[in-house]
Amino acid sequence: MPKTLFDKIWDAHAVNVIEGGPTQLYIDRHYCHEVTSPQAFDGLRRRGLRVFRPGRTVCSPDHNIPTKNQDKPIADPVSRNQVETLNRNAAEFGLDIFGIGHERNGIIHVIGPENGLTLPGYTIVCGDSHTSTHGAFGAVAFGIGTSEVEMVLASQCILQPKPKSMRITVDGHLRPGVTAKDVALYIISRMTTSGATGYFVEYAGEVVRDMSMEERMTLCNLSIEMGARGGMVAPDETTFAYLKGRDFAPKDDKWDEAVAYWRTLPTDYDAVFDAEVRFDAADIEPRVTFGTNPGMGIGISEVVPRNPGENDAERAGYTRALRYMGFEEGEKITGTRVDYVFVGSCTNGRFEDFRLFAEMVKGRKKAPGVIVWLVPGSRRVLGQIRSAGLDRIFAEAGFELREPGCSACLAMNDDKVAPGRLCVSTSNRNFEGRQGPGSRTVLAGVPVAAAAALTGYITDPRTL
Ligand SMILES: CC(C)[C@H](C(=O)O)[C@@H](O)C(=O)O
Ligand code: SF4
Repeated sequence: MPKTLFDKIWDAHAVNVIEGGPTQLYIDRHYCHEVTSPQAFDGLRRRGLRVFRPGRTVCSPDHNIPTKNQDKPIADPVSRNQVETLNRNAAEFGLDIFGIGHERNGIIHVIGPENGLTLPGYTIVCGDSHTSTHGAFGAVAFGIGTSEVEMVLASQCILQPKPKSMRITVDGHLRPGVTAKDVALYIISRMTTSGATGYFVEYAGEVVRDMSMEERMTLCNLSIEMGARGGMVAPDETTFAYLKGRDFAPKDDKWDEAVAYWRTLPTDYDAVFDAEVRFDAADIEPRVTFGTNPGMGIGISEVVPRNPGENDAERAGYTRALRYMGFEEGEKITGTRVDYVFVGSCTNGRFEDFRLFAEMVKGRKKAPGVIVWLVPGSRRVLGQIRSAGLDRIFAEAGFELREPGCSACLAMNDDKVAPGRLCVSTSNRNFEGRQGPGSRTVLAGVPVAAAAALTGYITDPRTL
């Protein structure tokens, strides 16, 4: 029977299938950060259990770490406690940890791929919704809750109901100035934030095939924001070229064997999906969000839509979102004053994102009055930025380059947007208060962020 990429991986990892119930799924790689793991380790201690396969878990603190002075003790007591607890748990249970300041430290979804820990055909979980990022490699990767983190640590398996399958195909070629982030934001606004609920999505089509691994990661990262369990892209030559020689990727004969297996993974041509959706690249322009969920987005040349609510509750929700953001129906979004720009996160915090930002700001100056945080997704990305000399371009233009972490993506550290202020952010969530109490977030790709940083307004980057 013809199979999808998802089914091939899922079936190869099914240890037990409970009739009419969940599957017991073997997990190849478990990533662990400081926010969702403490109770899981407490649970193991309470039950007197060890970690079943310690070599399969990798830990990295990312959410709570400061992005300045990482060589000094963390000043905030709550954050310090979270990070130290992860250190202690990793030591007690014999797990690899890339602690703060470690050359491999960074946002867990950035460091997994760059170290070759994320591989095609893998099942990958983490107590974090954006685990979907790793699907870019042709892996079944999804976020889990803390009780499941405990399950994985104890047994290297979890119980999961099998999701339905959806293929989203994007045909054609992207127009100049349009990025993978714009594709993702476009898809979410068309699908809505619940349009893929219950599904595992495979992204396909020319646009996706043409994307670099970094772009595929950006695309898969946002899958969760339309309700999908995860998103994935079939492995191909782009995937193999990215992985070859990465520290933890297979080497020599093992590499050849692995590639031979990975080549068998793509969806069979006559496999059937539960749902098929198609989009055309020609319809996509640089995107921005205007509301308080990632689905409330428009093309940058469009106006804030009229209230589309179909009942009182929906209409009230829409009105509330616009009021929170300070936008009016029918209003143009360009020309809105910007207070902060944040470039970073597991969505757009990789070297290629900073290279693109640097290309756009080179030889120009930051707009006065805008606070701009450039936060690499990992220490390795920071190193790449420095060795490419981008740090000098940033400094000359007046931008501040920070140390790695989740940072203002959700402001669990000190990087908080002040109440009422507007931030153009390359991250993935624009919920009320996400970047600090009362903060207002406009999600966008790197070019829109660069244009805002240079002009101080929401500006179409194609007009710069
Ligand atoms: C803290 C963590 C559980 C959370 C997630 O699951 O996504 C965070 O990473 C986020 O982006 O909101
Ligand atoms: S960068 Fe943001 S979205 Fe990604 S894991 Fe950290 S907090 Fe979550």
